[in-house]
Amino acid sequence: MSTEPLPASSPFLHVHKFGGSSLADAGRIASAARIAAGSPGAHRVVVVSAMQGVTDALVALATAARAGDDTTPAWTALAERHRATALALAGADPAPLCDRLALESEALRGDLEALARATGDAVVRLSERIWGHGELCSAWLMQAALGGEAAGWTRLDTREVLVVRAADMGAQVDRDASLHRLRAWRTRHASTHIVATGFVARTTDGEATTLGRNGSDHSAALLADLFDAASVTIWTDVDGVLSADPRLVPDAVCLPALSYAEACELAYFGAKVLHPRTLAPLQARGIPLAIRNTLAPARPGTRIDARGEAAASPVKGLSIVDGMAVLELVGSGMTGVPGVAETLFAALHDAGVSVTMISQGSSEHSICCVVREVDAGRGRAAIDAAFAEAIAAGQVEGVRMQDGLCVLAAVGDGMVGVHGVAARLFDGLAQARVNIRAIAQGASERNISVAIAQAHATRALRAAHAAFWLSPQTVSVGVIGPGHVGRALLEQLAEVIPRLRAEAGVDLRLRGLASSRWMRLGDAPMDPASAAAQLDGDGAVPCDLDAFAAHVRASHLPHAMIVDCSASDAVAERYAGWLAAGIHVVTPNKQAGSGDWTRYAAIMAARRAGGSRFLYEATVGAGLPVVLTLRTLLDTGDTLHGIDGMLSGTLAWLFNRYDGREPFSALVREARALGYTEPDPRDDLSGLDVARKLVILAREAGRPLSLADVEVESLVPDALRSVDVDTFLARLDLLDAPMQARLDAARAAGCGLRHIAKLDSEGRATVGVQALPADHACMHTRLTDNLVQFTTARYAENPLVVQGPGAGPEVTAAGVFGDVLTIAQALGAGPRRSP
Ligand SMILES: Nc1ncnc2c1ncn2[C@@H]1O[C@H](COP(=O)(O)OP(=O)(O)O)[C@@H](O)[C@H]1O
Ligand SMILES: N[C@@H](CC(=O)OP(=O)(O)O)C(=O)O
Repeated sequence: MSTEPLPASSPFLHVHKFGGSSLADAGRIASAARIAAGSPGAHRVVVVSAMQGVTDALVALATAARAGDDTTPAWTALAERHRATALALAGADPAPLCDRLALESEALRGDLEALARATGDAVVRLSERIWGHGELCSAWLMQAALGGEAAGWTRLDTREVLVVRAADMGAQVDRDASLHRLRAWRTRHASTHIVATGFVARTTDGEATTLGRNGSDHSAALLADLFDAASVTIWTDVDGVLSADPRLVPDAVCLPALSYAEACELAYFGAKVLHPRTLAPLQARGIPLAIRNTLAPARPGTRIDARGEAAASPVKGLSIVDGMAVLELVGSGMTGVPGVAETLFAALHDAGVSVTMISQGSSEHSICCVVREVDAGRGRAAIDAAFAEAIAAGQVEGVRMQDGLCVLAAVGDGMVGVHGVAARLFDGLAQARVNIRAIAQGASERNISVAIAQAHATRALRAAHAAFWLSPQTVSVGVIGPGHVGRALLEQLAEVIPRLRAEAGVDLRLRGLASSRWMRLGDAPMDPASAAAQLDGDGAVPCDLDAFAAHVRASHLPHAMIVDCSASDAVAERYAGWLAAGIHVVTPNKQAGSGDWTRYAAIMAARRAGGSRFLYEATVGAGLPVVLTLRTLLDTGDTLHGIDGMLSGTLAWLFNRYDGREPFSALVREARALGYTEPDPRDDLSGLDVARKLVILAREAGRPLSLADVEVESLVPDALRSVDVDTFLARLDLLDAPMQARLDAARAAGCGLRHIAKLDSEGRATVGVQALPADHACMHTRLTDNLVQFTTARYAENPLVVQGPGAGPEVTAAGVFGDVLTIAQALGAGPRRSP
C-alpha cells in the first residue's frame, strides 16, 4: 500500500462508495474494508452510507421526537447496534472506537431532546443533523476496520467540506466553496487514504444538512469531482445495474455497460441502485463509474461512461416510479391558443410540483402531465386557480385527476432510430392486459414512459421485461418423476439446452423437480445435470403438486410446462387443472391417455380452454413417431381403417427369441435379468400395458375406447395371477407347455408367433399372441423393435409402417424431449400467456 500523502487532487485517486447493504453488520464492514484496501490505485477515498436500516431508524426517531414520544428505547437500540459492531471490529483495543461512537450517540440524544422542543428553522436544522448520524458512525467503524490512522486512513466528516445550497432541483453543490474548504482540510490532514461520510453536507450557513434519501451515491460523485478522481465504484448488494428491479423481476440480468444518459434515465425512473443525481458531476468530468457487488467482488459489475455499449436488446433497462397521479387539463377552447402549456406548468412550478411526464395529443384538446401522488391535490388546485377565468367562461372544462398510478419507463440508447421498440413494449403490456393511461417519448428516443395503474405495476414490469429480454420461446419447465426416463431426460436437457438457446432461441429453464416424496424449486434455472442427485438434499421440501405447479407457472416467464415422467395416476389426475391454467403437459405416463374416459375427455377440454398443449408421444413406441404419424394422417384428411402391430418391446424380444430351443420361461427369466421386463414380468405378460397403448391410439383416432373394451389375452396362467412375484418366478415353467403347443401349431401352418395388438375397422380392439405367416412385417423385426402398421384409405393396400426400438430410458426420454421441443418451437409464433 502506498504511504504517499494524498494530493489535493489526483488522477490516481479512486473513489469507492459502500451503501448500507454493504455495511449491514461487522462482517460486511470487514469485507468492504478488505475490498477497499485491496483495490488498485495509489490513493483511495472510501465513502460510506449508514449501516443498513439506520437512516430509516433515525427518520423514525426524529418523527417520534417531534410527536413527543419516548425515544429512549429506539435510541438505546441504535447506540447498542453501533457499539456491538465496534466491539466485533476493533479487535484488542475497542475502547477508543467505542468512546467515539458513544460521543456521537450522546450528540444524537441531545439533538433529539432539542428537536422535541424546537420551533421554526431549528426543526429542519436538527432533523437534518439527526438523519445524518448514521454516516458519522459508520465512517468511524470503517476507518477502524481499515486499520485507522496507523494504516494511512483518515476520516473526513464531509460536513466540513461539502457546501450545498437548497435549489429548485434539490441540493446544489457550491463547487468553489467546497474546493476551497477541501484544500484547507488537506493542509491539516496529510493522509494517504480517506474514509468520508456519505449523505451529509453543510449549508452555505455552515449548518449540517443531507443530500436527500439515498444521497451517498451523489456524495461519492461530488467528492470524485472535487478530488479529480480517476474512477468511482459504487459497491452494493447486487451485481450491478440490472435490466429491472430484481425484487420485482427475478429474471433481470446484469447490464455490462451503460452510457451516462442511460444510467441517468434509469435512476431517475426509479432504479434504486443508483441515485439520479450521481451521474451529472461524473458526466461533466468524464469520470467512469462502476457498480459492483460487495458480496461477489470478483464479478465485473456495470460500467457507466460516455461510451456505453450496444446490447442485444434496444432497451437496456426498465424501471418503475410508484405513487404517481395524472393531471389532465381538458377543454375545446384550448385548441390553437398559445400559452396554455406555459400557464399550466408555471402554475405547477409556483406550487412546487415537479412534473415527471408530459403528454399532449396533437388536437391540443387536453394536456396531461404525471406528477407525484402526494403533490397531485396541490397541483390540481394550482391549475384550477390559474385557469379560473377560462373555466368560468367555459373555454376549459377543468382539471381531471387520477391517482393510484405508476410510471413504467423503458430506457436505452439503442432505441434511437430503431423501429418496433414501442410496438414490442405495448404488445408486452397488452399480452398482460395492462391498460396504458398516458404515453410519452422524449425526442431523444432514449426513453418511452407509460403511466399505468399502480395495481398492475409488477405484472406490467414483468411483461415488458419478457418482451425485451426473454425469448418468446422461454419456457419454465418442471419435471416430475426422476426415475430411469426422468433422469435420462434431465441428462439430455443438460446437454442440449445451451445449444437450443444459442442457436434456436428456445430457452428451456428447469425450475422444479419433484419425486413422489420431495420437490426442489428454483427461481434461478437449475442445472439438469445435477438436479436429480440433489433432489432430497438441502433445500428440498416435501412434494406438494399444487405448490409445484404454481411455481412452474411463474408469472414472470412467458410459458410453463410440466413434464410428468412418473407412472402415477395421482399425477395424471392433475393434468386437467394444469392445462386449464395454461401449463403445457408432456408425458410418457399412460395413465391419463388410457384411464377413465371422463377424465380423458376433461383433460382434452381443459387443453382447449387453457390454450395449452398435451403431448404424450412416448406413451406408445417410446421415441418412435407413432402418435405423431397417426395424428398427421388424420389431420391431412386420411381415414383410418385399422392399426395393428407389436407395441411391447419386452414381448417383441421374447417372441423374436422364442423358437422352441429354449423354454419360454427361460427367456422370460433372461429378459428380466436384462432389465427388459418390469420387476414383476406379469405386468408385461398380462398384455395390460399393450392394451393401454392401443387405447391411447384408438382415442387419438377419435374412438372413445376404454381399457375394458379391449379383449386382452393374458399370458399369465390363472394359477399364477395372484401369487407373489417370487412364487410366480419359481413356477414360471407353467407357461412352457401351452406356449410350446402354440408354437408347434403355428409352425405346422408355416407361421411363427408374435404378440399383436389390433384395432380393426369396426373398432374392435384385441391384444394377444397370434400366428403370423413368415412374410408378415412383424416376422422381420429385431430385438425390442416395436412395429405399428396403419391401414388407411391412402395406405390401403400396403400399410404405413413405423418400426424401431420401442423401449429403453434413452429412447423414451428422447420421445419426451421431442414433445417438449415441439411445444417450445411453436411458441414463437403463438400468443404468450399473460403473466
Ligand atoms: N435496475 C436495478 N438494478 C439493480 N438493482 C436495483 C434495480 N432496481 C432496484 N434495485 C434494487 O436496488 C438495491 C440497491 O440499492 P440500495 O438498497 O440503495 O443499495 P445500497 O444500500 O448499497 O446503497 C438492490 O438490492 C436492488 O434490490
Ligand atoms: N443512509 C442514507 C444515504 C444512502 O445513500 O444510503 P444507501 O447508500 O444505503 O442507499 C439513506 O438511507 O438514505
